Amino acid sequence: MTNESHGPTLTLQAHAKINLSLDVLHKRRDGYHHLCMIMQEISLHDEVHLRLTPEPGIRLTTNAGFLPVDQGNIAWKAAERLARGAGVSLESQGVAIHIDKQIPVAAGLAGGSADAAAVLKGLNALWRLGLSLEELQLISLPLGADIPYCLMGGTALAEGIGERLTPLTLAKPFWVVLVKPPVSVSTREVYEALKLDEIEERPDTLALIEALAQADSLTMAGAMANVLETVTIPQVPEIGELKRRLLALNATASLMSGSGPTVFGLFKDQEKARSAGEKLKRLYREVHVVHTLRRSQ
Ligand SMILES: C[C@@](CO)(OP(=O)(O)O)[C@H](O)COP(=O)(O)OP(=O)(O)OC[C@H]1O[C@@H](n2ccc(N)nc2=O)[C@H](O)[C@@H]1O
Ligand SMILES: Nc1ncnc2c1ncn2[C@@H]1O[C@H](COP(=O)(O)OP(=O)(O)O)[C@@H](O)[C@H]1O
Repeated sequence: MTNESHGPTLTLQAHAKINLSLDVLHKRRDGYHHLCMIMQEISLHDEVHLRLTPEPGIRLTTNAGFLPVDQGNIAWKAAERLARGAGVSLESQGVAIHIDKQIPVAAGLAGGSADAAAVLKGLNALWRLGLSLEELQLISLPLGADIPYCLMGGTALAEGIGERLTPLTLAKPFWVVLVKPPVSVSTREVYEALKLDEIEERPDTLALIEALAQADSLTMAGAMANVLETVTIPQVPEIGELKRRLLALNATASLMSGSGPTVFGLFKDQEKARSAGEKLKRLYREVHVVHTLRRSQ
């Protein structure tokens, strides 16, 4: 899209993710953890507006007043890293980024990573760089372990620290009720507090992959688990209560997403999801009724 008076513009949807499973296999020497997890793109999204400007540098604005609008914003870092990696000078031209934030922040939904992925995709197009998905994923990894997945989307198995990705089949979509309790958790602190030798319940990743492909929701529900709950539930018992509440409201399965604190319930039926969402809205401020998405490219 081109707007003569303001320079070329592009608007992208930056979708959140949930983790249908999350297993931590071991801690690496660099402090990062080797993972095996199933990621699922959902319809909840931020809008990322990009505009090339004659003024030099990166300018970032957002409707979320508490987010950084400088190098502290992961979307800002993504633009700078791509420019440096691709040899685009930000001294003779610039880019304006506006983030319309809808995804709860620091919630285990990868909102920041989704914004960064949208900036990389959008500037790859606006700057006509012609970089492949794999090249963008390589550039993105040092900025955040979830960004390579966010660039890809859909349903995927993520291994390594999140960068080894295999697309998976989700035979039937789900309605997803998200509830973010009003607490903050730091991803780094959750990983640091994890005691690998004390984990009793792990996901059955292979059974889950098969169940997702066969739309076998009974096997699916039994195979799902997130080992990071062993850290967060003792700290925030509300997370465990919310899981039980969602199951009592007819969810097929319920889990904490990522490092939390957001809890989601999967529903086959839209009406049941809506009704559960309405009941939970009486108790929680941040409730979203959304659905799973297939990979778009
Ligand atoms: C837990 C997960 C699950 O999808 O998501 P979120 O809850 O953040 O959405 C991810 O592993 C989070 O990915 P992301 O949030 O991109 O992580 P980064 O910014 O790269 O790292 C934040 C911190 O988490 C820890 N970290 C992250 C990834 C990993 N495989 N091992 C780790 O130990 C490191 O201490 C790091 O300093
Ligand atoms: N564009 C952005 N959107 C959200 N958070 C951001 C962004 N840029 C930087 N951050 C910072 O990154 C941290 C993690 O944010 P987020 O990606 O929403 O959480 P999570 O890693 O739990 O999915 C927050 O503390 C926030 O201040």
